[in-house]
Amino acid sequence: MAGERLWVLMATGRSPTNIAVIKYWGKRDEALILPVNDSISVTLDPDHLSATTTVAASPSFPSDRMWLNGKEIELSGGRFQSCLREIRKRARDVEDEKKGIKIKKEDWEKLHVHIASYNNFPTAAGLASSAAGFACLVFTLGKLMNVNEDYGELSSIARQGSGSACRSIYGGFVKWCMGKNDNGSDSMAVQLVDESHWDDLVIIIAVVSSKQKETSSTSGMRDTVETSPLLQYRAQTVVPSRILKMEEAIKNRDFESFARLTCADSNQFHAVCLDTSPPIFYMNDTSHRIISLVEKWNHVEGTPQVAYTFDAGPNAVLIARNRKTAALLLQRLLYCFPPQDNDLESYMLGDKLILSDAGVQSVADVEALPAPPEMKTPNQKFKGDVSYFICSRPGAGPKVLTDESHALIDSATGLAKGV
Ligand SMILES: Nc1ncnc2c1ncn2[C@@H]1O[C@H](COP(=O)(O)OP(=O)(O)OP(=O)(O)O)[C@@H](O)[C@H]1O
Ligand SMILES: C[C@@](O)(CCOP(=O)(O)OP(=O)(O)O)CC(=O)O
Repeated sequence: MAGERLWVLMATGRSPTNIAVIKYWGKRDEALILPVNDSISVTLDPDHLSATTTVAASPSFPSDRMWLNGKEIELSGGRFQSCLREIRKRARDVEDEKKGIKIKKEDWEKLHVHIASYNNFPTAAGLASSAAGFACLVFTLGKLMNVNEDYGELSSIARQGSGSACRSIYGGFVKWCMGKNDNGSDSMAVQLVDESHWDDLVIIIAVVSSKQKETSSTSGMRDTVETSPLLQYRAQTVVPSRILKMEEAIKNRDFESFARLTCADSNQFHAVCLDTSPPIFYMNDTSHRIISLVEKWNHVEGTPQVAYTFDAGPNAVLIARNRKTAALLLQRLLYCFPPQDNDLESYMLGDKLILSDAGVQSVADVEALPAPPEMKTPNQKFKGDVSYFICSRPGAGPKVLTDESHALIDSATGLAKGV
């Protein structure tokens, strides 16, 4: 290790979140986080939904510590410990000549780390913060410790933080292969296509509630595995054939098949939640209204324009076939769910340009929107039922942020900035 001077070595990374279009729900091994079926997701543009994590190592740190969104959290949990252990095992020599730092492979076992992470979207609200967070942690620790493993191996480590995190190691469309081995060595993610393959797609998320949910995915799926007879059928019969069809649909950019499979799989996942004892209700009336809005529109168009999918919460993730369709979708959403405050700016996050594509620049424009032609009861408006929208698109995988201004840890103190 370096001489007397106490140095702090840091790395900062950013990882996207992902939304499953064929859902992971149910584990066959709780500790290793091995799933009962394969799943497929789309990675979202990190500019809109991502975790940024700085990891720092220093001989002056007496213990491992972590801050999440500016608050110190416990690192003693098994999931954090698994990720730290697996990355430390693979650490290699590091030399930073400019800073005069030399760390030998075997030194990493003795060095403690400080971790600071920030999510640019709500944490634990069903928007897969754990996916972005654990992928980012593993990716960034890997950079700090000069880990040489390929992305498949990193995904397998991120999986031990949170199952869905293994898919956030890649951009574009990603498949998590459940694997067969008891030790989990073949349960990892592979990239199906990168983010440029199907870049017409526009993703609009309706944040119905950004409050923390009642049943976490982890405990919800545990209850489902223990009590739902439907889960067996889903995992063994339905998902395997859907995975093949979904891979084909993605490869061929076949939106019609993609949308039908995505909606069907979301609905079956929520059916399995209802089949759990006691039943789990992740969607609420607003979620159901959004499904109905999309189903009616798709029906009158004769072919799907938009796919919907809901994770373990009431927020809707709507995938439109292209920008023109996304603009029409947004008009419908704003008609039904006008903003509570007279502030359109904070009602549409992410790619705000979609508002001008929809011809909506002000709250007055929202009020002037005509009722969608397919709507039977046109005066049904639900002001305030959607907290805000995020407009995004398929995005790239994790990356290192080299500009030191992005660091969340102060290199002088070794502590999270601003706490
Ligand atoms: N940036 C992050 N870095 C490390 N861990 C994180 C980060 N963000 C979230 N987590 C971990 O994930 C937990 C939240 O996961 P949880 O599954 O409850 O919610 P979610 O991932 O937002 O929703 P869901 O997975 O159901 O879509 C946090 O309590 C924390 O342990
Ligand atoms: C509904 C889902 O979002 C469930 C995600 O569950 P998590 O990955 O959060 O669960 P753990 O592995 O216990 O951490 C579907 C999906 O992302 O595939």
